[in-house]
Amino acid sequence: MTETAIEAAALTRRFGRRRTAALDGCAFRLPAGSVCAVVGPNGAGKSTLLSLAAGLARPTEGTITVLGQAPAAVRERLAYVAQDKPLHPQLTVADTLRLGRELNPRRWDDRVAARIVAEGDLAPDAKIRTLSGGQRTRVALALALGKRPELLLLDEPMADLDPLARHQLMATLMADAAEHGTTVVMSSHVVVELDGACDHLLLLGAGRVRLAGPLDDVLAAHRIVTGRADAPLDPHTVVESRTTGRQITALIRPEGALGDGWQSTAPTLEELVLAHLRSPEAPALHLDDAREAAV
Ligand SMILES: Nc1ncnc2c1ncn2[C@@H]1O[C@H](COP(=O)(O)OP(=O)(O)OP(=O)(O)O)[C@@H](O)[C@H]1O
Repeated sequence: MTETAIEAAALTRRFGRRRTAALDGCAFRLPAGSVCAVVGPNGAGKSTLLSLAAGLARPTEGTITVLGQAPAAVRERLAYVAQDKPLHPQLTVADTLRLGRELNPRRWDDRVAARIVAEGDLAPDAKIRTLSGGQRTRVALALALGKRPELLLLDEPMADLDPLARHQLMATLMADAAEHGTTVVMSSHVVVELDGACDHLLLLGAGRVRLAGPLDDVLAAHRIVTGRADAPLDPHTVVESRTTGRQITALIRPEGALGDGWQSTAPTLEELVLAHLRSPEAPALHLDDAREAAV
């Protein structure tokens, strides 16, 4: 297995006649075996990044390497579940899994695919077109995990699942990934569902990397501080601040010790992400060895 699951340098993807950049000079490195959350506002470039990693689109500029090679060369070793989860509507659930087995004869794991379908009480003879959105998601995930990929790319996989199914499928997914050392890259808008599941964070905004690195390191680089509104926050980097009366509360990246009079707590993942979403101009932070390439 390769040490680095995904490496991007100056990765840019443009669309349309105006050549608008959906991704613009992105650099990051994701170690193999990580479970990476890809977060960011609508239009940030998350789906574009996942489709480039899956080898379904090519960079306009820059490079992306997956499992040490060009994405198209390692398609067999990765699985990608797109946001709209395309499946053959006329096939049954059982036919779909059979097709998965036939298309991946050397890698297919019937046990995990059958388990994911069974946990959703899906009738094997039900046609895909008769399934609900959440049930289709389950079949798409069964196909993806059945392929026994080294890299699993999931674009908002849990969006149409009910909370119980979400919880249960996440648990199955994470246990399976841990057992097999699978690298998982998962985009989501529901940050709480990523908390506790992910150990790496990639936050995109307007096509650029805003935060990248091991989740613990990224969290540890930030503090929520509260103090008097007139107290200076220099030389710390202020990501977001809010003043209420005489008090200020800020998410900062401390540069050295905090002065007297500040109360400070560690942010949760949700607090960290929300502060960055509210402050799109906050400076980027790379803690994933991809710094030079990002400049
Ligand atoms: N095929 C395409 N043609 C033209 N523009 C595109 C295409 N795909 C994406 N874009 C544009 O690229 C930008 C990033 O889109 P992308 O789907 O990657 O964002 P996202 O972060 O996944 O958004 P969301 O959270 O809404 O799913 C958007 O401005 C979008 O309009």
